[in-house]
Amino acid sequence: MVRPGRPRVRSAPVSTENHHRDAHSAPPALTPPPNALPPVRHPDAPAPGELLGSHYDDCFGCGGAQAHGLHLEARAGDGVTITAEFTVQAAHQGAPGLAHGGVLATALDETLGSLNWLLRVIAVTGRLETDFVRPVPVGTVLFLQAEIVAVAGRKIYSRAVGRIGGPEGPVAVRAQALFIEVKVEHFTDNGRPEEIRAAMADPDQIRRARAFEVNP
Ligand SMILES: CCCCC/C=C\C/C=C\C/C=C\C/C=C\CCCC(=O)SCCNC(=O)CCNC(=O)[C@H](O)C(C)(C)COP(=O)(O)OP(=O)(O)OC[C@H]1O[C@@H](n2cnc3c(N)ncnc32)[C@H](O)[C@@H]1OP(=O)(O)O
Repeated sequence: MVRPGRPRVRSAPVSTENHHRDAHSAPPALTPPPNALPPVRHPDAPAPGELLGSHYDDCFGCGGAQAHGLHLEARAGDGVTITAEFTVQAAHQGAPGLAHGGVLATALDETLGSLNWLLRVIAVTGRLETDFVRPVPVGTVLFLQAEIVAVAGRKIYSRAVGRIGGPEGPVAVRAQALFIEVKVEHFTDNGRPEEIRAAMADPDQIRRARAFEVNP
């Protein structure tokens, strides 16, 4: 019963089930749970040093067909790590002469997403938390390093850092992320039919999608 004139206080425990949809609860969504396991590099993953290539030509992060995209190039590292580079273009500005924060978050997202190739798992970003540490001028080569920290069921915990100029450069951005494993139907059921049809008609795209399904 609620008495008039008294403030209502929410006393029920906050549900953890829908924690990612409840802005008031603050579970450590980006911290692996106790049952999480170290990531396991798939035996058919690209060798350390190998360029991954774009997963989709029209991808804003890595595709060659996007005139103003990032054209990010990712390379497999040792273990379950990736390095990547992209050059900040004039089309990527937020403030005069500086990269837009959302573009930098995209670069982190793309690099982190590429990590899942090393597990041969298709996954999408559930959560991405970004720290912007330094402004990044147009013309900068942003050098990114990412690793998977742990896996718990469908949940993949990873982190990344972006440095100015190269692997020893000053840190400009950092991210922590949670990717969720999905089936190929995530794309085929939800994508706009015309792009899905085109992707299904492209032998390269099918080969990439099959690689995941044949080698789960
Ligand atoms: C011919 C077609 C070809 C198809 C393509 C083939 C190959 C493609 C290859 C690679 C492509 C992929 C990546 C490429 C590289 C980079 C690209 C960047 C990646 C992106 O840019 S990708 C776009 C942005 N991304 C989205 O567009 C996701 C929208 N979203 C959803 O589609 C759903 O939301 C989904 C699927 C995420 C989950 O939905 P769901 O129903 O499957 O699962 P559910 O909700 O039960 O979550 C399961 C467990 O994850 C926890 N969980 C979920 N979300 C959480 C959150 N936000 N925070 C904390 N925890 C979270 C739950 O709490 C639960 O945890 P627990 O199991 O412990 O209860």
